[in-house]
Amino acid sequence: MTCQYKRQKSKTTGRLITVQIYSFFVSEVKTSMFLTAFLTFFVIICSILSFLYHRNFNYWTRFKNVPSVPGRIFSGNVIDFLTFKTNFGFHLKTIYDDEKFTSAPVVGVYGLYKPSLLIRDPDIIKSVLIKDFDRFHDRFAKIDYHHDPLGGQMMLFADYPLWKEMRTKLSPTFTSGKLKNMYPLIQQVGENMVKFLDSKPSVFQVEVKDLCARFTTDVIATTVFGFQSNSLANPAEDFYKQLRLLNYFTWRRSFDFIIVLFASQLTRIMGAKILYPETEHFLRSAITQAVREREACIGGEKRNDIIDTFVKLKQEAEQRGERNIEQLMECLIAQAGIFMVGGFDTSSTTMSNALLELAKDTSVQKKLREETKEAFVEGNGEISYEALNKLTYLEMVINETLRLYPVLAVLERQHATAGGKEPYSLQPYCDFNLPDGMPVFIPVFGLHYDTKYWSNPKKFDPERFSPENKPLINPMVYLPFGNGPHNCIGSRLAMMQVKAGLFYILKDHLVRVCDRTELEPTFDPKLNALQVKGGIHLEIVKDE
Ligand code: HEM
Repeated sequence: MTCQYKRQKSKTTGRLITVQIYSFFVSEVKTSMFLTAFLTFFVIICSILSFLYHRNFNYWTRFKNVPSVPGRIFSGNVIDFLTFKTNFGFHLKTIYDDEKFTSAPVVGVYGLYKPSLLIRDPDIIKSVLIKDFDRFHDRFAKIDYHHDPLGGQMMLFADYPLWKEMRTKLSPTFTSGKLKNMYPLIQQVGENMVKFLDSKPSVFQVEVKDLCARFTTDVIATTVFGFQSNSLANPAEDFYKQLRLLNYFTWRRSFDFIIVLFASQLTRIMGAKILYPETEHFLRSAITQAVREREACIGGEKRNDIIDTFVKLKQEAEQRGERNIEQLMECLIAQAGIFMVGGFDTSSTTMSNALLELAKDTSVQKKLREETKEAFVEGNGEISYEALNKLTYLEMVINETLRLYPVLAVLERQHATAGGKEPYSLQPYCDFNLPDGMPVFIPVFGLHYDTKYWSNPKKFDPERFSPENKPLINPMVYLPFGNGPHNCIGSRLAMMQVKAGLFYILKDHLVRVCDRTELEPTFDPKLNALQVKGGIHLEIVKDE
């Protein structure tokens, strides 16, 4: 019995050992398979990274004639921008200012993953923006049209030839004749500003960026959307809320903008969009309704705004028998969108930056207010379009504000080797041929502060733009509205609304710094446009 038990026990133990050896063997095999798979994966990833690094992030080391900033894998040179430590314009200024590059015409940099060229030399800037436009007719930033039809068709992002078609159709809207007709609409908003200021105590503190944003909101409503809003009196207005939303950056929207700016090929896969769905809905319904109402007006009411132009373009297309009117309307709505994005924040930022500098420099403010008062007296309490344009000192103040605070601090284009042409050579400035698709950056912020072109560049000095001094400025080192065929289509409208806004504020009031004023402002790193962080707080004082 004991023997049988012992035999059985030893049999069971034997089986157990066999099972254990087997499991050990299987688990060893599994582990080694896992290890092999892991190692293979690791080697593949390393090879891809090494390939990418050598192809993209090591690109500039192959061109000894082009001084460059070393690139980091995956972030290129833009890690501080990606982590919201700095604004992109400020970041490129730091590279522009670097002592290593002071005599370099161009500097090799890296976008997110793409080798790109930063241009320092004004002659090369002129070639890119104007002389060789046929090689640089697109921007690098773009958005997939199929995924985002509104964003993709906006003039700022659309590629040739759609851009050209829209630019040609809409340029006549911004001639000085058309702006003169539009001016009474802006005057009305100016009168609202006067009423608003008159309703306040004789001394009050205000965040002037918000005040100016309300003014430009009402200007955009009346000139672009064809209706009157009064967000000065009522900041809860829906239109004002819509425009404020444009400047509201969630993580997702910031991410989308990074993709649009640096990796436009990925906009579709990543689902990047320019506008929030809510804004798109608003744009489509507001413009469609405004066009419909204007068309329905007997005799065709004319307001001399941009809706008039849209109606004219639509009717012309219908007369030509064009079938795709809906497509045209979608394209026009996209342009209304870029006028809204481009016209609102840029102008209000410029206005408020000017007020900050005027509050800091009382002698400049005094001189400007004398000019405005004189014009007002001469116009018997009115300021005509012609009189506004004759205010030379006001224009000098705005020009100098735009030098110190260029709202769009970087211009960019993409090189295209159109139709099998020769590679684009940078000779005689530099021995380098631009490959197809290379992005080029023009560091406007850096150029505006370069001591080579501006004496004491940090000083606010409107005299730089006096009628005697202005012709001496090289237009390629002063680029607040860009230059060449892609320049800002709304620059004249922008100047008109900034001039009118400042005029109506300063007519009976002066601005003063107060305990909340940041005298040396810093810029918000989360925004693409150059904007003072934390707002601009000033005191407004009644002084007729
Ligand atoms: C102070 C106000 C403004 C500033 C500083 C400003 C600045 C600029 C700059 C720097 C560009 C790029 C130019 C280039 O790449 O060469 C631009 C483009 C553009 N801006 Fe403005 N802008 C202002 C106001 C406006 C207004 C009021 C509108 C329209 C109502 C507008 C509409 C546009 C459009 C549509 C483009 C794209 C033009 C194209 O690619 O053909 N901007 N702006």
